[in-house]
Amino acid sequence: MASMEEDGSVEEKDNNNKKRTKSAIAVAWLTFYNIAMTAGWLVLAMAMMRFYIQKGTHKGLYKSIARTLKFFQTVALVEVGHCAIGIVRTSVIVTGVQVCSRIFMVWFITNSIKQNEESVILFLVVWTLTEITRYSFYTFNLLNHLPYFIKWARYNMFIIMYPLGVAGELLTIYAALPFVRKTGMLSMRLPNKYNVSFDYYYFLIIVMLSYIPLFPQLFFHMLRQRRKVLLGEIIVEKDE
Ligand SMILES: CCCCCCCCCCCCC[C@@H](O)CC(=O)SCCNC(=O)CCNC(=O)[C@H](O)C(C)(C)COP(=O)(O)OP(=O)(O)OC[C@H]1O[C@@H](n2cnc3c(N)ncnc32)[C@H](O)[C@@H]1OP(=O)(O)O
Repeated sequence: MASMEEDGSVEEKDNNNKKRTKSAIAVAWLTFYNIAMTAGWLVLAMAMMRFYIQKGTHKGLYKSIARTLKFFQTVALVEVGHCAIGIVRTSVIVTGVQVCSRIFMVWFITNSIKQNEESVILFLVVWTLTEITRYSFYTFNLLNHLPYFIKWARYNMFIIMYPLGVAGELLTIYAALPFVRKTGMLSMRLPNKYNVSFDYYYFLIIVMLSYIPLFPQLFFHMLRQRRKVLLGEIIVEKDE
């Protein structure tokens, strides 16, 4: 998009004007969206800290913040739309996998376990720290006032946070397996009037296995972003 505007032929003037107007709206929307999401995850962080300080235990913590978490994590589906309409330069697939796996965790997995598992707290804390950093990075970046420590945190924290988050998620799905098998929840056994069979237990095992090919793609995507943003000068030298 930027390079087309730089080329700026006379014939494309009208189109470029339209693009500028559209991108001003896009920037306004993204700024609003990122501020709202930063605030949302900060609220979650404060609610978690308050709970822990008051009760002195993580038991009951997830239940106390579940609705807020579901709300903000589900709203993140909008980000797939951002990529699809091209207002952010990110892959729809990469964003889709990231967002959908989280939505799956909060809507389907955490209902199938005792939410007092330590692994739930692990992914919860990791997601919260990551999202506060990520959304504040986007916000300050859009406002052209990005403090270096936020940029640094955005492109370094994931090296630790991604594996920790994935560990928390996988351990939580694993913890859900016995309950899912015992109750047969969300499963359909034959015979039934639809003549369809679905075993949620095996579906969860497939989901766990799907982390093996999918997670490295997200992780390496972030490593590439890190090289581009933190070591940007190397990429410029290559292009030249
Ligand atoms: C139905 C069942 C499905 C089950 C599937 C199971 C398989 C799942 C395997 C995957 C496991 C994932 C586990 C995960 O949940 C664990 C964790 O998250 S743990 C915590 C650590 N996590 C992270 O650090 C998250 C890292 N990921 C991300 O940041 C993003 O989600 C990702 C899409 C992966 C990468 O982001 P992006 O490509 O956007 O990179 P950048 O941030 O560098 O941005 C690129 C450019 O886009 C602009 N941008 C993007 N979003 C915005 C926005 N909201 N506002 C403004 N601008 C935005 C950004 O500025 C960059 O622009 P430019 O290049 O111009 O500078």
